[in-house]
Amino acid sequence: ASAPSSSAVDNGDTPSPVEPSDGASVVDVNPPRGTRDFPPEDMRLRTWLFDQFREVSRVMAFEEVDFPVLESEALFIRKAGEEITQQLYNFEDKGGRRVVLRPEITPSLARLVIKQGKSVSLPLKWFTIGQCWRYERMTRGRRREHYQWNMDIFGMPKVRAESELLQAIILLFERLGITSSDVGIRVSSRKVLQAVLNMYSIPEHLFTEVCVIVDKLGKLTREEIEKELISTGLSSEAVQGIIEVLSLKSLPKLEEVLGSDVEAVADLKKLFSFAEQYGYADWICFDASVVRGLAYYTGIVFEAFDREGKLRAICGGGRYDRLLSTFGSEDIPACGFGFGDAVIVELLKEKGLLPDLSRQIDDIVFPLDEELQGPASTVASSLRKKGRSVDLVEDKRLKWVFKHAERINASRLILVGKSEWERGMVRVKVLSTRDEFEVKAGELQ
Ligand SMILES: OCc1cccc(Br)n1
Repeated sequence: ASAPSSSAVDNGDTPSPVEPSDGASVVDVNPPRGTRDFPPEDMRLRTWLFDQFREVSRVMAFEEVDFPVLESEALFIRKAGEEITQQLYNFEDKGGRRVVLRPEITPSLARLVIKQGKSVSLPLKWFTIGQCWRYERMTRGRRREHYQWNMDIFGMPKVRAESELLQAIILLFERLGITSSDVGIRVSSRKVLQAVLNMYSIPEHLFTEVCVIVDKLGKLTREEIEKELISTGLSSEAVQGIIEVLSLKSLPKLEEVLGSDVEAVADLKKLFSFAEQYGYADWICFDASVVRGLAYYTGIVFEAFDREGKLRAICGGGRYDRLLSTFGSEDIPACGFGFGDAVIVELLKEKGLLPDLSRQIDDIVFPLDEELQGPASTVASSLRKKGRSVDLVEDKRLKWVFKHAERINASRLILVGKSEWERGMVRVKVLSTRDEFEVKAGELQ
């Protein structure tokens, strides 16, 4: 299948408006920088991908919810220095309100759970697919919007929630034809880092900041990470201890270092044992360096990666048991993930897994001359009421109509001609077999 057209990827070029004869300049026909149009071919791919997201959400018994893309800025003001809150697409509206184009969906989910209050029975399992925004200096030419599939469970305190979410992600990959040799999911827990900070009696208030710094492992050099950690006031001994534990990729080793009574170890052992029973153990691996970059994670975190290491994280998520109290509400344990629509398409292209989604139409109805345009309307209307997709074509030469039928993969060509119509008939051409026959117009199926 052909890859989506270039419009799906912002080329960042500044177009030079064409000067037409009357001197007025043509509006810039490109979408705003960092955003994408979805012409039909790209839209078919996006619709197909979102249909896979929805089908997995259905089999996992999640309910669909939705929110405004516009949210109060207050929902995203966090002090931990996360990239996502430093790139808010924020502004003041005409009523003087501070608002944003949301950069993520989880805070909206939390807001709705709080708003629903006692009317929701727990645990609740919600999903949504929505556009998210960031305002990033275009120096890096990166996108400013993407669509994210989010699945979240509220009111399930145990690792069953994480293991359910991992199954959803893996079911999605399998539906797309991706295997565990293409993609892996790194799993850890922020409680690992919590345990290390406790070992060095590092104050609680540094936890979130340290997580955001450590999440840059792999993007910054080890020295840069150490420098940022020291700058928070950590001793070099604590910094070395953190880096050492976070480089662990073996759960038994982690148990040796932290002890088996540490919650992080118990949680992870439970999760990996569930994974065997779900049948997806070969997809996941323990990797202590996974902390994810969002301030509010409190427990198990995970991210999917392409094993060839060519792409950025495909999706990621984790447990966030104390997000609601940051909005002044009683806490409800929660866990969720976000799965963007861009990296996954890059992976499908890499793996030659883009589906063939060419356009398909059931019937073309074509009046052979002008006085038959009325009867052609009757024929098209009756077929559409029977659920057939009908392209009503007129004012074209028959040669063009046959070319068009090929282009849109029409199954049949229904010709409305004068002599046939006078006998109450129409002529049907089955384009795959070249069969041709007359049918009573009223009996056309
Ligand atoms: O995943 C970070 C993110 C958030 C909003 C928009 C885009 Br593009 N990327």
